[in-house]
Amino acid sequence: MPNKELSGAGLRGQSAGSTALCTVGKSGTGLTYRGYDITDLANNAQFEEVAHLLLRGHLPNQKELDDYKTRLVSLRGLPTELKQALELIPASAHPMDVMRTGCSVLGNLEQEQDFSEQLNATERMLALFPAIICYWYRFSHDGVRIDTEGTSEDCTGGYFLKMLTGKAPSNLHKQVMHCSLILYAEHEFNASTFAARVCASTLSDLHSCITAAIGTLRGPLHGGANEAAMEMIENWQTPDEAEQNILRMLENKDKIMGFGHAIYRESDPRNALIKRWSEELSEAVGDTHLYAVSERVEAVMKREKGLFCNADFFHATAYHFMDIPTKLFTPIFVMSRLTGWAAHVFEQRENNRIIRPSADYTGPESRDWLPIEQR
Ligand SMILES: CC(=O)SCCNC(=O)CCNC(=O)[C@H](O)C(C)(C)COP(=O)(O)OP(=O)(O)OC[C@H]1O[C@@H](n2cnc3c(N)ncnc32)[C@H](O)[C@@H]1OP(=O)(O)O
Ligand SMILES: O=C([O-])CC(=O)C(=O)O
Repeated sequence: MPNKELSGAGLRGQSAGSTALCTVGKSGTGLTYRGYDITDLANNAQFEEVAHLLLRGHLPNQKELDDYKTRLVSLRGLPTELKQALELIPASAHPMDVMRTGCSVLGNLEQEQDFSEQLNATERMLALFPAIICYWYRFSHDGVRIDTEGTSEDCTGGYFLKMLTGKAPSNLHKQVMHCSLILYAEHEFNASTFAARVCASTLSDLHSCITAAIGTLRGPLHGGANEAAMEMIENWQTPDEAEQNILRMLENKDKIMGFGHAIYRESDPRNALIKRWSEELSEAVGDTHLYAVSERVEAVMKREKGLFCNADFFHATAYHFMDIPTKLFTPIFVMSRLTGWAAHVFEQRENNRIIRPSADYTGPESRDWLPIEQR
């Protein structure tokens, strides 16, 4: 099925540039990163292999992967001034604002002086983003100053879980994190990536591009939907209760978070991949109702509106079953999507023209100037 054809609102259906990084919905439901199918990547790769693919252009061999992980581990030291800045942010702050500020402060301390530094600057962020959110979270919520270099977990997902809980993550949890981070890594000209590219097109610095992207991902119509989905389903104790509430919400014309997509028409290929892990985690934790509630919501949305789960819906329960606080869901998305954002910034810089569309004017015709005392 072809992509949605909609009128111009939201630039839908219009090409806003070209990319060699990713195809979304090219064959209706497909998703590829540099030609590799998302299902192959999510079922077989580690997240760091995909980061290498997106940022360095090819899947690494074993030695390259080992070296890459060693390099990222070596970059996990938080600058003292950044720790001080994070300690000033209250526990009541939104964690996405913490990510945005953390990225921005880093850009002040370690400025990208020249575009030749873009890969190094990105890999520093890749290593530091889990540290930024966990340092702030543990300090503001538990009063603990964590040592972000004190863990031997050599993968991004395991590293995040270890810093968050202080406990070594299980193999199951590490596998889920690899899959999740791979699914979230890249998605063509989505809103946050487009924001990063617009910023890059002015020849701004990398940290500004990523900060713009973080702010754009934060909203519930984009990355914030995984948190919003969790906040919705956790209210319901049974599938029947979920069904009644969804029907009521649809009648009120409410948006159901975690459903629908701007490009895909039939399904989001990432859903089946994360849903499988959500089910396995549900069994592992002895969940009595949340997975069943989610499945019922999925069925009702299909039946009533023909709408399908996007990448965010079953991420909510998958993260919840791993004891990740709901408000940290979208920052995990940031740790991953950084790779896609940065790869797009590199691509924009390679063949740049400032992004500046036109607008259809709908305001008043020209009016006569009135001196202030006559208004
Ligand atoms: C990782 C990601 O960012 S994935 C997206 C995460 N966001 C969400 O899950 C938020 C909920 N979903 C939505 O708001 C939308 O589906 C978006 C923002 C993802 C896409 O928006 P659009 O491209 O404008 O949606 P689309 O054109 O397909 O909408 C068609 C119709 O379905 C309705 N619809 C779409 N999604 C939903 C939903 N989740 N709940 C209820 N109705 C919906 C729209 O209101 C619209 O109805 P209308 O024609 O009566 O106005
Ligand atoms: O492509 C989009 O519009 C939103 C999305 O699914 C993503 O960014 O992963």
